[in-house]
Amino acid sequence: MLHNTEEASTAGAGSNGTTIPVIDFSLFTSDPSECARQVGEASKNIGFFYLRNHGIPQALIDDMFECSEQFFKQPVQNKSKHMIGPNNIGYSPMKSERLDVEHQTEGDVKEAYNVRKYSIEEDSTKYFTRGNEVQLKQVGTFYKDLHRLARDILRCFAIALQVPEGAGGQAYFDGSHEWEAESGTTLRFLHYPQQTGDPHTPLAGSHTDYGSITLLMQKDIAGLEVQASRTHKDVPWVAAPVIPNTILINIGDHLQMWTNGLLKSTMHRVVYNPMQLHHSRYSIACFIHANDDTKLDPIPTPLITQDMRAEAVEFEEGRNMTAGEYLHWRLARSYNFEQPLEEAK
Ligand SMILES: O=C(O)CCC(=O)C(=O)O
Ligand SMILES: [Fe+2]
Repeated sequence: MLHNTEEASTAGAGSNGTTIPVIDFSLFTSDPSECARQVGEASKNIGFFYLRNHGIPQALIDDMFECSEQFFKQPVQNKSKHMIGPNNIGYSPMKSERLDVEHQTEGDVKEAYNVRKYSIEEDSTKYFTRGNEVQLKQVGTFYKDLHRLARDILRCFAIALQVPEGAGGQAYFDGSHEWEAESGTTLRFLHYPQQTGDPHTPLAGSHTDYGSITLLMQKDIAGLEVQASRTHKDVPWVAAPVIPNTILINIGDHLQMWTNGLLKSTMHRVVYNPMQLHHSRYSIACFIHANDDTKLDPIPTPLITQDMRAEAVEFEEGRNMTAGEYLHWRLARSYNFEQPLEEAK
């Protein structure tokens, strides 16, 4: 076991005192309004929070990391059979994605494999689990557990945002986040290989996530950094360390647009960690997206006003899109699907 963790009390402390809070999610059962208050507060400020007592068995998370390691250690020609395309399913090779489209000339120093909800039984997921039936079943269980957790977290948002009962109350987001519906929701296994690294080159460029919320699990090696403010670009980056037995949650662009910027879709990136001289870094992200046909217009809540629109101005281009169209637009900016991905440099 590698040791590169920090105590929860100091997690992500930036030089300006900004911290990423750790929230005990057992509160969701014992005191939902207090849980919603803490989730809402974190999301209005840094846009990131850790959850402990989240209900996903650690043994299952460990097994998923094991499955991921076994996949990525294969030769590249084996991994490339199910290449990613505009459907966002399958293998994305080293340097094929540029998350910071404006500043990166080279692609991210990472490889990834994406599983989509409706592909759990499909070839691409079977390929990821290399014919291992137990792991195939586990991916399905893991994915559904994460989706269920995400819906509980979204209930906290609806409570914190005071969505009126007539509009759905705490269940407001349930209908737009159905397991069965077509959506961009994606389970992504990431690998940042062992390397000498350049401390100035991000391994994943600065970006915001495209969906509603992201659930992130990091293994052993830290590297994620978050920018505490969307409006002040010169604020320092804050480290998001690995805290055992927690899942890190962040707000994505949907929630920022739905709330006219009240909730923050925070910029983040992955930087080189010297531990990567000797070890690979692995993470697993579950990107929760609204059903494809969901509008990204402000939601009904007394806390959101028209004059808050300026806060969300960076996403003005996405304003009149549905969730499905927005994902398509963001992916087309980050990948060059015109160029065969095997040749991506
Ligand atoms: O690997 C990580 O820790 C974060 C990755 C990330 O932010 C992303 O893939 O959107
Ligand atoms: Fe991200």
